[in-house]
Amino acid sequence: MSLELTGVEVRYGAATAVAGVSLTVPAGEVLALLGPSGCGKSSLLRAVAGLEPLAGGRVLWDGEDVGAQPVHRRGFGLMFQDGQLFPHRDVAGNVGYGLAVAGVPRGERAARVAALLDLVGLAGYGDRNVASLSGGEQQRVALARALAPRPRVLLLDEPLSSLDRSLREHLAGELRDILAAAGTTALYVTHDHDEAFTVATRVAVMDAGRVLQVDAPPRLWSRPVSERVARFLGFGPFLPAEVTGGVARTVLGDVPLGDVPITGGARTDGASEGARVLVGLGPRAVVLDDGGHDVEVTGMRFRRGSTELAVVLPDGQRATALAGTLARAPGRVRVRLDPAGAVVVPDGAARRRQGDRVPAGTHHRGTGGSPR
Ligand SMILES: Nc1ncnc2c1ncn2[C@@H]1O[C@H](COP(=O)(O)OP(=O)(O)OP(=O)(O)O)[C@@H](O)[C@H]1O
Repeated sequence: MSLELTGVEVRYGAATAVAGVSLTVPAGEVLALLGPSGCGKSSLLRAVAGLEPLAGGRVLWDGEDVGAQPVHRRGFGLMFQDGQLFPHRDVAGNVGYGLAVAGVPRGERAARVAALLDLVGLAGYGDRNVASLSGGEQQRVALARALAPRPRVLLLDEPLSSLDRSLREHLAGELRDILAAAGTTALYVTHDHDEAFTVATRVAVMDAGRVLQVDAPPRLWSRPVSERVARFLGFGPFLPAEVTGGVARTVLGDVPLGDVPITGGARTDGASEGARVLVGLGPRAVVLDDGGHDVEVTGMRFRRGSTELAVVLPDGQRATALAGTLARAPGRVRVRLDPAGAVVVPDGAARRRQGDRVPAGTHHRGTGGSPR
């Protein structure tokens, strides 16, 4: 069983919000739709729910086309940023609402509500007034309510974004555990990488109505398929590099090229011998090293227990170097590249100059569910 989207399009008048998305979410998987504001992720989710009409493509569950079915017939659960709880019902009344509507007998309903409250960490909260709950507790009630009718697929749209950062981080881990314990198949919209990486089995990166890459979090982080995906994940600046002898050679040091998938005879990162590629610097890619390159320091800040120095690289680009703890900023430091913190991506501009063709499938590597 799986949720399958093929060529899904959503339009608002003449504007295209979703431009042909194909994805497969196997039963029990949580797929995050991650992308910047306005990239179309909510529109895609709403189209799957049946809240927006499909301008093209199909939505299938277990091979059955549900595109013509109204929202309530699809058997999909919904959870939004603001849980939209019923203020005049208590916690149990909220969680059991869908079950009552479906005619589930009172005793069975009470048992299911109790089990769900236990699952979301709110055992004993059944007769509490929802207005007396904290924001995080309210979202847990909303989650329990969405899970109560055992939806075939749970669709979550930024369910944690109204909460403050530490609560969001905490609840993201809980949400992952709860969804796994319930065996829920889910589509999870967020613009926050950390949240997507915490909650999801796989992450689909969207931009301008399209999916750019679908992969499991560690793979996405270590092998973004393009500069655009890498930039969105927070890599940068990008150093031009030439591939020689199995390494990408930059002004700051070498990055060994690991194994990557081969498509049409070419490496998907474009790093064939002699090719020009880009090395994207992650937040931990530039480190102090007495044997490294001498660079100018232009600023300093403390962050999460360590010092970050703003430095000017030999090619003039600005980057951040990790420096343990320092009392005050030195004028110059020596730095090197830590390859573990960097990624290699194709240099699109160099390829266009050379008239190369990007090998088919390069942008859509991933296990199953890769879009076209
Ligand atoms: N009801 C609507 N009518 C017209 N345009 C819309 C409507 N809803 C969304 N759009 C437009 O469609 C595009 C995609 O919007 P969507 O809300 O799907 O993006 P998003 O990635 O979820 O963004 P955000 O994270 O800001 O919610 C945007 O350009 C948006 O302005």
